[in-house]
Amino acid sequence: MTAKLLDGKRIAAEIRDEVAEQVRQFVQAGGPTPCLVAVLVGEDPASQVYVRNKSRACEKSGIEGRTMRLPASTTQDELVDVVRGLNQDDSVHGILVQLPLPADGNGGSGFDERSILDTVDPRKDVDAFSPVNVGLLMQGRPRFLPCTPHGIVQMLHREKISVAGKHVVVIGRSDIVGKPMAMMLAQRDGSCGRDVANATVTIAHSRTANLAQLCRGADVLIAAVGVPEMISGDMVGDGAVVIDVGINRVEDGQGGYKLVGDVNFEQARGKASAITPVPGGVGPLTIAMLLHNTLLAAKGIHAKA
Ligand SMILES: NC(=O)C1=CN([C@@H]2O[C@H](COP(=O)(O)OP(=O)(O)OC[C@H]3O[C@@H](n4cnc5c(N)ncnc54)[C@H](OP(=O)(O)O)[C@@H]3O)[C@@H](O)[C@H]2O)C=CC1
Ligand SMILES: Nc1nc(=O)c2c([nH]1)NC[C@@H]1CN(c3ccc(C(=O)N[C@@H](CCC(=O)O)C(=O)O)cc3)C=[N+]21
Repeated sequence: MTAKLLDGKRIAAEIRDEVAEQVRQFVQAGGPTPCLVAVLVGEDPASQVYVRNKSRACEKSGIEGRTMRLPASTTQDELVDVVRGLNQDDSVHGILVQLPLPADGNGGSGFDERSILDTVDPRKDVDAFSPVNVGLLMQGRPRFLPCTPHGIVQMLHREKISVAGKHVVVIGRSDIVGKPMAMMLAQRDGSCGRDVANATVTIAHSRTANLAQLCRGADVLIAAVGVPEMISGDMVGDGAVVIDVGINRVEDGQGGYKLVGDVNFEQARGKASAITPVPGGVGPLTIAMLLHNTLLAAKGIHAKA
């Protein structure tokens, strides 16, 4: 079998167009232009790419995208003050603190990431990383959905791939991807109804025994590991749906770099029924859902003002 290619780039463009139309209507009805501020500390090359893609996508959707660049020498207290300032700025609707924060930041001792993320006003928390938004998601009444898992849910929905009653294996248990992904697909009623919910979910991680065997039994395999091409063809069951969240920069053998996922694409596509490429899969969807959340934030704040 050769797998169907799940075109994240195309679906993301579709979602961006929908958001753009909703932004237009919101502004026409007297709402403020939605504004997203990305806080970028230090010079991490991958973070630069991400933030650049984000600001380009904002522009296309009629959202104001600002990037606040701070040096790695910024201190913890300074960064907390920056976030507090954005919380209080009425022209800002969404705040995103780009991760990872530089390990040598805060005068060399590193940042306390958690306390910075905890400072973000939950109403402006378009990443859905704050404890309030994580809690609301756990309880099945989310305000913001985390962008990467939500992008995957949108992709499954729009490709008419039901996970109800199926065995989903999520590899990775990070707060950004793995944990919320597992939770969303296991909900009784998801953001796209009962079809992209009601899965039987297994969460795998670095201490999981017999990972290959577990993966082979998955109807839907979602890899969010950060290890280049670690999911080989023999870890994919016949006809499985494979979602590759990994974004890994590896040497291309010609002195440059290329992006690869956590899945060995060439091997897996021979076994799967559908598969996401890297690049052009989950990444663009993450950004589309960030725009969606920024509009939601602007609507929420505007309605309460
Ligand atoms: N496409 C997109 O939009 C996005 C892509 N990403 C990408 O997704 C990947 C994962 O990101 P993130 O969740 O933040 O990563 P983290 O490093 O926070 O989490 C990785 C998870 O994978 C597990 N893991 C690591 N090695 C293995 C292994 N050999 N076998 C099984 N499990 C393993 C870890 O286990 P343990 O908990 O035991 O350490 C951990 O739970 C990265 O490549 C990242 O760049 C991330 C965000 C968005
Ligand atoms: N506060 C915060 N929120 C995040 O959502 C967040 C973060 N920090 N830190 C890093 C991860 C990673 N992430 C990506 C999103 C899009 C692409 C993306 O657009 N990828 C393109 C390729 C980009 C390229 O060409 O390099 C693609 O896959 O086609 C990649 C990675 C968001 N993250």
